[in-house]
Amino acid sequence: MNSGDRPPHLSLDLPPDELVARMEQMRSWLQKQNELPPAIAPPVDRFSRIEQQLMKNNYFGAGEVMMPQTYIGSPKNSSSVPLEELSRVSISEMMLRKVHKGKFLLCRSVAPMIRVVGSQTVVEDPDGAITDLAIYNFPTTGPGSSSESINKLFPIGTIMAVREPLLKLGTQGGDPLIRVDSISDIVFLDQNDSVCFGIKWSFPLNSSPSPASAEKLKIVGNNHFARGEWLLAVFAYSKGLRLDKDAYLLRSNRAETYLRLSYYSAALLDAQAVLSNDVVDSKSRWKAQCRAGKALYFQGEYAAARSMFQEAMMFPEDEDSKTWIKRIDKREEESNLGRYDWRNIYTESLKSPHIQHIADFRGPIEVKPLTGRGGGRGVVATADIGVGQLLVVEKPFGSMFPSDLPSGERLGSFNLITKTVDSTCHTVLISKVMERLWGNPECHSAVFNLFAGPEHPTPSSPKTPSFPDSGIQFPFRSAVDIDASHLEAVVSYNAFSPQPLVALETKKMEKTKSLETPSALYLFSSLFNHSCLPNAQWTCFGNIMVIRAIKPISTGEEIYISYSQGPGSIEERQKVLQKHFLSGCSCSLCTDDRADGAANCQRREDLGGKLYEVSSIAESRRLLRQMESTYKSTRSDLRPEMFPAKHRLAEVIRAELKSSYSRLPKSTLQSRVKEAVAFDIDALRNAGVTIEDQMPAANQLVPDLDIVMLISDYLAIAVNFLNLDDQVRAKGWVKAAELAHKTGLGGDKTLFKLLFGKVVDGMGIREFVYSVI
Ligand SMILES: C[S@@+](CC[C@H](N)C(=O)[O-])C[C@H]1O[C@@H](n2cnc3c(N)ncnc32)[C@H](O)[C@@H]1O
Repeated sequence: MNSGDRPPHLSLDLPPDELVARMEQMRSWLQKQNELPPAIAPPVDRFSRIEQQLMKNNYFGAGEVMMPQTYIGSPKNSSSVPLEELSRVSISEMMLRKVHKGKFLLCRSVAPMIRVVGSQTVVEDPDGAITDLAIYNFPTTGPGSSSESINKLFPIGTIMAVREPLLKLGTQGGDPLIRVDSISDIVFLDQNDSVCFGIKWSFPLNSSPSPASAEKLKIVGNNHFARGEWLLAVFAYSKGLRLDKDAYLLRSNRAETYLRLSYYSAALLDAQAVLSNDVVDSKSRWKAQCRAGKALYFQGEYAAARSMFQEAMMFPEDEDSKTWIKRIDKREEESNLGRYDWRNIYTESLKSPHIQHIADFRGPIEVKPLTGRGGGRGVVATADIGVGQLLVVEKPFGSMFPSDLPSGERLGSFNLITKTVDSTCHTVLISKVMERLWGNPECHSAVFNLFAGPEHPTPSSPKTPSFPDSGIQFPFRSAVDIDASHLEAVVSYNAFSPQPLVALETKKMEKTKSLETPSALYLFSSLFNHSCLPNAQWTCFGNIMVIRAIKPISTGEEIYISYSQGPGSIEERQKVLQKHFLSGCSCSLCTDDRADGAANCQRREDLGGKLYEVSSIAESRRLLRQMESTYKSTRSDLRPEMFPAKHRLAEVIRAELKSSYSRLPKSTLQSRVKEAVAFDIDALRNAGVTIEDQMPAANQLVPDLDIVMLISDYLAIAVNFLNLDDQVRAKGWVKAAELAHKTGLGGDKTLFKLLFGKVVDGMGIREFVYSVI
């Protein structure tokens, strides 16, 4: 590689504009590399390369701290041709920068696996030629996995076929390597597979042989299971089933292990296979009955799950089918009636964001083709919808939270599609989604039916694959072809950052903790289009998406959510819109901002950045006036940037009041308190709250603001009015808080107490608040 061939340098500390420019350069550099003609690969010395890998393994094994970098949206190839239709290619025949279409590489690992972002090893072909092999996105090899566990998955001697391999040099040079991004491109083989018939490996290999009976492999599997090594257990049971496909105990154990991995389709298939076997003993039949029931339950097939548990109850050994049936009753109530125990869901979400026991719900809405929308669809109302009405409750297809990452493990992830730096959670989410698809192949069509930008057309007749061979070949080969590049685009265009609902005091603590943001993919909620002034609002209880109407919506009307959650400043909104390739939003807020002119918007943004640099009332007032002057006088009250500005002025007034409290006469004190509260109220007016007589108008609509912050603001204003002996207005603001809670969170009083109990206590207004609501 000469210096002209070098990729542009990307690092996380570059200024934002420079970073975007470099990412664009990187994208074209990678594109150009892709277009270069194939070249002969430099030779690699077998012995020194293996030696080097062993040394690297010791080095990485010692826990060297590093921040690996990765690129989302770089060109990636994935095969969709069945192995049987491909012919074998040898390493010496392979060319650099070439996808070997119509070919597969038969290889086996000859060195330990090392994890960087993907897992890298050295493989040989039957002729004894070697090359590096890097496998990305393989389940259980991501952050938190140890090199020991990865090497148990890929022990030396693992025989694999790589479908339609691409040989390339890394962006930083080094030895040639085959890079596999889609787990469906790897097929695990053993010497008895037809592909290996007649194959002789040129070099002997010192690898430990696999146990040679199903019974022994069951014991290996059970040992892995006992240690919580689910995938290793699955591989051991599967090897046993290869030797004896009727070994139903292995299949039954594998069903349980698949449940632990959330591979529900695979679990169901195994449990059903056990049930259809006539020689199965009663206890195993009961277990299979329960396992099938659990798989169906987690797939949301509640009626079928109920029948499974009802049958399981007939067995003498039955323990907890009754509990499962009760759960099913609850889930059916949730999904049919939209009746949820929000307090309980909130409490569960505080223990772990990954909520297990909850059903999906859809209100009176449907997906319809809509012109002028990227992806061509949107969500519309099928009936008139009232304010606060529940529209969607949805479990994610995949989700990653900062708490799922081992401490200190972070990736520098450059997304070349959105030109943003992605959070580690967002990057790892891609592997999570791939894994979920691997174990639940029938979800392929739903995932790939999501909008993936102009480079990946939305399939018009998506296929619905499943395990074709009673799951005997899985997990050695995937039941579904997963296009890694398409999946990266799906996740980039559709993932949400689900900040879980928490009380104000926790929110304040978390703000100071981590910059890492969660990421999740929702298959239905992804179909909502954006508006900066939406008629629906999304909130997350842990990883559960909840969408409610915040305005009345008529039948046939499109329902929008705000991708940026809250109007925010024009710059904040534009950042989000750019990420979604929305060139110009047509909402009235964006139209008004455009009419103000770019220079005024920029000045407003700059002034807004100085809010916390000033600390005197006079300076704060000046800043406010300057910001006001950037809006056309004809604009409505909706001026989102004035919301933090006026709040800040109120804060400054209060701070000054505190310091001169003892010196001021009562009347001056009162007028200052009144002045501060007037600014707080005006701030809310500018955020979209309709104010009448210094109170939210009766039946006011709740603006699309962080609901916990909004309600806390209302309560704080109520305290101020109490201090001013104005019970009527204080009551008005508590009532408004109650209404906001009903609109945004459903109105459960016990949930209100959990979320705002400490705020209310801290303000000393407990009795007053609970006497009003
Ligand atoms: C998460 S998808 C929303 C669903 C999408 N319309 C579909 O058919 O799958 C996000 C994409 O929808 C399009 N989109 C969202 N809001 C839009 C709007 N207000 N106007 C036009 N296109 C919009 C953009 O192309 C955006 O990248």
